[in-house]
Amino acid sequence: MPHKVSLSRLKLTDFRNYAAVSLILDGRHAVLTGNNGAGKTNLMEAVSLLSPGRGLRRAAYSDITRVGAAGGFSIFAALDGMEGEVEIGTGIDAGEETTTRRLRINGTAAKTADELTDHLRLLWLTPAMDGLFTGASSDRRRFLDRLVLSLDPAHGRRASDFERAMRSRNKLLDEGRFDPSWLAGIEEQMASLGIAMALARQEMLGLLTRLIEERPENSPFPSASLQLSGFMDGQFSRPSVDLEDEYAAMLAESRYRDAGAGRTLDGPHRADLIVHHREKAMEAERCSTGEQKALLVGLVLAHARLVGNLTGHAPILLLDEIAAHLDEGRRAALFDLIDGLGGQAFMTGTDRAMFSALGDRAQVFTVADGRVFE
Ligand SMILES: Nc1ncnc2c1ncn2[C@@H]1O[C@H](COP(=O)(O)OP(=O)(O)OP(=O)(O)O)[C@@H](O)[C@H]1O
Repeated sequence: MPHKVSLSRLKLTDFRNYAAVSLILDGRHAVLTGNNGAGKTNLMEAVSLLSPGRGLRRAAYSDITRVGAAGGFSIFAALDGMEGEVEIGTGIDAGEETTTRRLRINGTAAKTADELTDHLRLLWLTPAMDGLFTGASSDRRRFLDRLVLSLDPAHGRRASDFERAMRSRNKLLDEGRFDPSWLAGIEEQMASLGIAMALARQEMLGLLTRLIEERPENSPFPSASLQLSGFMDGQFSRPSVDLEDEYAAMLAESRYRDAGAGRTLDGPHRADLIVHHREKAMEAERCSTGEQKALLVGLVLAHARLVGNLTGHAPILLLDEIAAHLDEGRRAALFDLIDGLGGQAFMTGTDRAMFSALGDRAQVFTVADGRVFE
């Protein structure tokens, strides 16, 4: 069983609808109940900002600051971590229109947000992800990249460097500057970054697939089969240098076509994650709404198990409205699965009774109008 990392304190100032709120957590799962608009998801969002990136809503930091606040927002959290207690502080200052936030870990300014992954891994599932299988491929790519990032923090840097190189290529082509050596230099960089990205995604799908295939037969959730499509399909068992050469050649050959299209038409930025419902052998997008939700829950829980197995530390899970629309039996089975992962989970719902099957495995909070009480 992986080690547990749990949040022991959470303090928010001028965060969304909270002027000031403080929670003491006892290490069990945390259930947040309350009416619509009470501030349950806002609390989850605050916790999600203890991982690199912009949190579970991908919000602009200026939108997070409480309307009417004089300063910026701040989040303080204490963790019972991998090596004792860790204190994390993050936020922005008054009136800042910024894309970066302050981050202090144990009182010291962090150089990059990636340092957070040394202390905890966070995974989430929110109702906004319900349309994942039927929506835009960019959402599935982002979902997949988050899966990769949670195990390989360098993936984010590779993706942003690739984007930057691709933008320079697009600009040169757009301006009609077909300087072959300049373009070849950029394309070489795109090839090495792009193939590394594709291989990291492929490796993650391989690991997840293996884990899903080993799952116990009595899981109440369907299992997913996962494939990448849209970029160098079926090629990834070849040596990476060959793939890089091939992608660089592909880019060199398609300069005039891409100049006409106004963008680069081949690359890892066009890949898609294709999911099938394994037992029904059906594409996820053609499954019913309930089946799609169950597939997604199964996938996120499998990923959580993988992160725990590979890092030795169970991730903290943020599961927004996870129990809604499930009957009592499936809800109880879901709670057992979550609990069996060995980590701390935050769960929200409007009705406290929905969580009764958790019994004393959870600390239950009521959220109302920007206040939280047990
Ligand atoms: N920057 C902000 N300043 C003040 N209030 C905000 C800010 N951003 C969002 N809110 C408010 O926070 C409230 C709580 O939102 P939240 O999404 O957490 O609700 P919830 O409890 O998850 O509700 P539901 O059950 O409907 O999902 C909303 O009424 C929203 O308008």
